[in-house]
Amino acid sequence: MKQTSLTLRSRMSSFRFAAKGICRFFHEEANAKIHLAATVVVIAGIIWFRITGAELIALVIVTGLVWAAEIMNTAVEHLVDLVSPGFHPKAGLIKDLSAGAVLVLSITALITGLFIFIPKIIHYAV
Ligand SMILES: Nc1ncnc2c1ncn2[C@@H]1O[C@H](COP(=O)(O)OP(=O)(O)OP(=O)(O)O)[C@@H](O)[C@H]1O
Repeated sequence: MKQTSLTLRSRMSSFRFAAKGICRFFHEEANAKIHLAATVVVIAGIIWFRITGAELIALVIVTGLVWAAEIMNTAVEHLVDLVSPGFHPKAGLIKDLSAGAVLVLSITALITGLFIFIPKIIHYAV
């Protein structure tokens, strides 16, 4: 059985590998730019409307979940391409299910954002 190493050096290596994965994600995924733009808008809204407390926590959680889901979806796409380079209906289904999970979380994040920001925008505008 593989021994797990808990040295500081090995933990730092794990963080480096994870950071490398995130860098690859930014380089090759067009969706990363869309998520980045959406995140910048959310951060601007948080600062502008001075959002704190439970609303801030909700926005941080849904934003993080969308990022994590999109990175995991990219991993699934790579895994499918590795094990099934040719056309296979199951390969397509797995990719579509994975993309569906991202869509569900993105819609959840959008609805959360609308619930938080719309009343503040209306209050600010009138
Ligand atoms: N090996 C395959 N066999 C069958 N269908 C596939 C296969 N690879 C992809 N597909 C189908 O083509 C669609 C697009 O696949 P692709 O790998 O380009 O994903 P994508 O959603 O366009 O990726 P991205 O999020 O990077 O734009 C998939 O959702 C799936 O329905």
